[in-house]
Amino acid sequence: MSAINLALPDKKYRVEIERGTLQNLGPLVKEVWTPQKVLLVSDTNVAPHYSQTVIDQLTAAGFQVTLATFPAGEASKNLATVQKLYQTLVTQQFSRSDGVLALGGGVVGDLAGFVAATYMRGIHFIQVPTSLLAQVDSSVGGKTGVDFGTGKNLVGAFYQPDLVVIDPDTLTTLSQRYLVEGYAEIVKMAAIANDQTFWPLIEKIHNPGNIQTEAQALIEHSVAFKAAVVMQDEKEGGLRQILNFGHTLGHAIELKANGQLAHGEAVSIGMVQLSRVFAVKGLTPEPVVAALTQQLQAVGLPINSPLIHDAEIFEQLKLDKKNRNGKLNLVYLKAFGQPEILPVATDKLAEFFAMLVE
Ligand SMILES: NC(=O)c1ccc[n+]([C@@H]2O[C@H](COP(=O)([O-])OP(=O)(O)OC[C@H]3O[C@@H](n4cnc5c(N)ncnc54)[C@H](O)[C@@H]3O)[C@@H](O)[C@H]2O)c1
Ligand SMILES: O=C(O)C(=O)C[C@@H](O)[C@H](O)[C@H](O)COP(=O)(O)O
Ligand SMILES: [Zn+2]
Repeated sequence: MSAINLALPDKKYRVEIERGTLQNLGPLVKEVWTPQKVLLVSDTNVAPHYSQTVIDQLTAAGFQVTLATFPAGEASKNLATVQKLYQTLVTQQFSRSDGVLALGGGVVGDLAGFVAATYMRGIHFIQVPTSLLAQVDSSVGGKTGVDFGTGKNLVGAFYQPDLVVIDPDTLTTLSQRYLVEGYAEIVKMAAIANDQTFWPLIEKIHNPGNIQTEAQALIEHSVAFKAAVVMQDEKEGGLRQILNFGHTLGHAIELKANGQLAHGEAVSIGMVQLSRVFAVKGLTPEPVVAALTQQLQAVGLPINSPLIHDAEIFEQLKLDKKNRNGKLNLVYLKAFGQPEILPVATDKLAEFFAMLVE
């Protein structure tokens, strides 16, 4: 078992990582919440596996639980779903002493977190992530939100949870595609982390089966690293932008793929294609690009897509949240463990990435 603590200017919370800990959820939640109403938010894939355990645990601990599920997938991550959840909260007369508990992947966590952040200007919130991506990345750090129009996570709020409970045993029901997708975010963190022990862990992964067997260590390393970054820069004023490595192109490709690419798959393509451009410019060493590519391909992650050649992608980049004063901050690797930021004028982006569309 391990616990990682986040101490932020306005909030402290714990991330519990332990196999089987879902069976002990009631007492864990009771440590941070007094018995109250809980809106348990999940999706149509996750709820059939785990919602009954969560309901039983919370009910035994004295909570009054209402389950709300929505269709699984990124297509649900929008204001229409948010509105349905607000309606449930209103109908059930939830107050500021009540809470929302997210049980699912990154879509459930981002969406339920946004509902908790905005209903009555903020009610209690707990994350119980069940996908690898959510366990290593999205459940920690307080980024919540939904997609809007043509933008990824365009509407959202920084809203930290009261507790994060990670049970790696839930990964046994996750499909291989989503296990591998979540691993892309782990590779991202290992590539940017100034931690001599992280990349060697990645080098032990040669196939998707290895991800499952090394899950506990991969989750612990990722959460510890992400927590450290978030504690230094909660609202992404500077340092936290490094967690967006690969996302500038990744988000644009993910949107263009219209549901055909999972977030982590798009980030994998984004990391490699951006690094190729930076290698040509002499800013990222070729061996770094080669090693990154090899580790991602080893588990079957995509590293390229015909969508990258679509010139419209540069329009999408203008909606990136790392855009400041007409310049887009691009995160690249000077070396493993040495992420750097290069601001590029948004009207020069097509020129900057010209080799991709050729
Ligand atoms: N807030 C953040 O910091 C942050 C970080 C990274 C990604 N994200 C967001 O997270 C989302 C991607 O997350 P994701 O990959 O978890 O997507 P997801 O929530 O859609 O989950 C992937 C699939 O796995 C299913 N699933 C999840 N857990 C399962 C389990 N234990 N057993 C069986 N099926 C299970 C889901 O129903 C879904 O079909 C994107 O919207 C992305 O933008 C947010
Ligand atoms: O926590 C962060 O900060 C991240 O950037 C983590 C990313 O993996 C994640 O996909 C995040 O939601 C992207 O943020 P956005 O601000 O570009 O929407
Ligand atoms: Zn991401």
